[in-house]
Amino acid sequence: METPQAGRIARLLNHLGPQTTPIGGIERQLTSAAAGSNVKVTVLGAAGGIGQPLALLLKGSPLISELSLYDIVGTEGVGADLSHIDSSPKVSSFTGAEKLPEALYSSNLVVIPAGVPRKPGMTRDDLFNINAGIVRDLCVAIAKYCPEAWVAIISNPVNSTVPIAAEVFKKAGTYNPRKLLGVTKLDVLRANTFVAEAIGVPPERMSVPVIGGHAGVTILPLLSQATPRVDVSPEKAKALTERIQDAGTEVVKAKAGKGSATLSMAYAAAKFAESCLRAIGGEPVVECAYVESHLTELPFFASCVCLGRNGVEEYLPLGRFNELEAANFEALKGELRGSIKKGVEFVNKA
Ligand SMILES: NC(=O)c1ccc[n+]([C@@H]2O[C@H](COP(=O)([O-])OP(=O)(O)OC[C@H]3O[C@@H](n4cnc5c(N)ncnc54)[C@H](O)[C@@H]3O)[C@@H](O)[C@H]2O)c1
Ligand SMILES: O=C(O)C[C@H](O)C(=O)O
Repeated sequence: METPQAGRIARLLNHLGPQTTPIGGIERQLTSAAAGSNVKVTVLGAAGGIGQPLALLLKGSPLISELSLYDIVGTEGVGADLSHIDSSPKVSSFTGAEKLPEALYSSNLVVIPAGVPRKPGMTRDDLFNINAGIVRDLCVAIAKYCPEAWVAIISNPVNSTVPIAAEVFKKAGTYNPRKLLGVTKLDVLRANTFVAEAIGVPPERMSVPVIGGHAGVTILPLLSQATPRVDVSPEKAKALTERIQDAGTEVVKAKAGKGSATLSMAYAAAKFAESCLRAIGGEPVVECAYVESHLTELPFFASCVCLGRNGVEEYLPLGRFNELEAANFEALKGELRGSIKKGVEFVNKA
């Protein structure tokens, strides 16, 4: 028999993945507690491959009153272009470090796709040397100019950049673990897409939880907990899991030196931002995200969480793993622990 708690979790999980309101097209029909209120969203790295289409999607959101765009180069052109679109968010553009305080001031949500992307042959960790410093410096400014903001980190390696942000905020005395979120939504979209194709259902109906982290084997899709039910052979489940884990590399290879996923990432980030804004408006929303967590022995872990007005309000249980998932869970721990440690040490080095 279904317990009340299990029933509640099942209902919450039904909101995961494509079931959240699509961005674009029908956004004008949205009603939400946050709609029309004073909500400032800031994108750091707004002139980049992800930043531009993300800003475009956010410009269509009725949940935003001010869309603040920041980059170290080229932000004004992006902002001028977007500002001609007949939707409510007011666009402001800021270029260069001296404009960062103004860009951030009184933001409710800061989304960070700033940093370099992979080229073929690289791992996400190969980006650490450049992106760690970028994320650290941006978070120092966030702690100063919008300490209450929710912060959603896209910049890779996410497994390390989120712990970096946490350490910066701890040092500044502004850390709120409930409002610091690593964006792993693209892994969920990929899992939904690939699994739906394999079992022959529309991707819009598919909902696959993805836990762990955001790099290779640390990405752990839970096919056994998907809805609708995924009834495939263990070999097929293994192949699907590996495709989801390697999906970022699939795009990096296809782009052949011209970067990594940008359009699908922008779509994922816009949907994730919308969930954050709905939650800020008082509507509970379930998302998978990489957060500080006590669900496992790892201090940061991606899992399904329920977002509410105060950030992460509930960590949904990981549920029962099948044999493949249990083995993959054990296999991810070493790499994820190492990536977290690397991020923490980077901020605390003398
Ligand atoms: N979390 C995910 O699922 C996911 C998915 C795709 C890409 N990514 C990561 O997102 C990041 C960005 O990817 P992209 O394709 O948009 O790269 P990009 O090079 O096209 O854009 C990055 C932007 O960041 C800007 N930038 C650099 N330093 C900055 C700073 N100090 N302050 C503000 N802006 C700064 C650049 O000027 C550029 O406009 C990469 O690290 C990539 O690996 C993550
Ligand atoms: O693969 C990358 O380097 C970018 C991103 O993390 C992705 O998953 O697409």
